[in-house]
Amino acid sequence: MNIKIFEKQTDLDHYAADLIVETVKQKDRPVLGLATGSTPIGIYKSMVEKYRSGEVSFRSVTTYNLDEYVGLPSGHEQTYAYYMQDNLFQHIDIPAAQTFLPNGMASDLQSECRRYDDMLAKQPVDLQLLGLGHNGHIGFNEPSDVLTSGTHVAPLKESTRLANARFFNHLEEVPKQAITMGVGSILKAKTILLAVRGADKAAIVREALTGPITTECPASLLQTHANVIVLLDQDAGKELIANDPTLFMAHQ
Ligand SMILES: N[C@@H]1[C@@H](O)[C@H](O)[C@@H](COP(=O)(O)O)O[C@@H]1O
Repeated sequence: MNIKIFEKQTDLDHYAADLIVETVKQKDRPVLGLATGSTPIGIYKSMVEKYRSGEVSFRSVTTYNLDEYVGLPSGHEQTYAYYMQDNLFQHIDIPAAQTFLPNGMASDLQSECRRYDDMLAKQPVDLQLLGLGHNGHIGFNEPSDVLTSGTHVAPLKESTRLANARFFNHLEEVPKQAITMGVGSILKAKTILLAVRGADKAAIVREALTGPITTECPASLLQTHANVIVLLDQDAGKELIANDPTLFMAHQ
């Protein structure tokens, strides 16, 4: 696992965007796995800046998002489809037909999950961007006795609904389910880029990266992947730095 800890958030954003742009430039038909939440916003902003400066085109890129809430109507501001338009897709030259998210309004959610897995099997992800939930979830794979490998409908933990309630008017509006790529699907990506910020994630970062590999901390399964790059700000990395000060790499 390649862990980098950044002094400034913007340095983390630029570093992540550089890695993504490098992947886009290297491949003929690059496939990116994308994430939502507050953490990737700066990374998407930096990707947009690189596109505007002429450094990169996203015309040949296909994207698959990790997850989507179940039951939020199309156009709802808290759907991940809306988030992706708002933060990335509408600002770059990626064709709409090459951007995929699970459809949380599908009448048959099980067949929607199968459809998504079939598409992912045909277009394996080159680089998967990931955030980390406070309880160690990735995508919406919540801690549990068992984890599901493929795309599935996942009940959301109350703690996750509470964490995400900040984006809604009331907690009751936060969906109770989501469609998410499974941990198995996530681990199939050739490269995984895990980005985490904030002191409130320092303990779970340490647990996920250096603790036991357990379904009770889904992100700990990333330890089994051969090509994971972890980008942390100083706060999220502080418990790791305490053990190994050489991890700190300031980009001035
Ligand atoms: N499903 C998403 C995750 O993919 C994301 O990683 C997590 C952390 O989000 P944030 O970056 O806002 O802390 O939130 C949500 O639950």
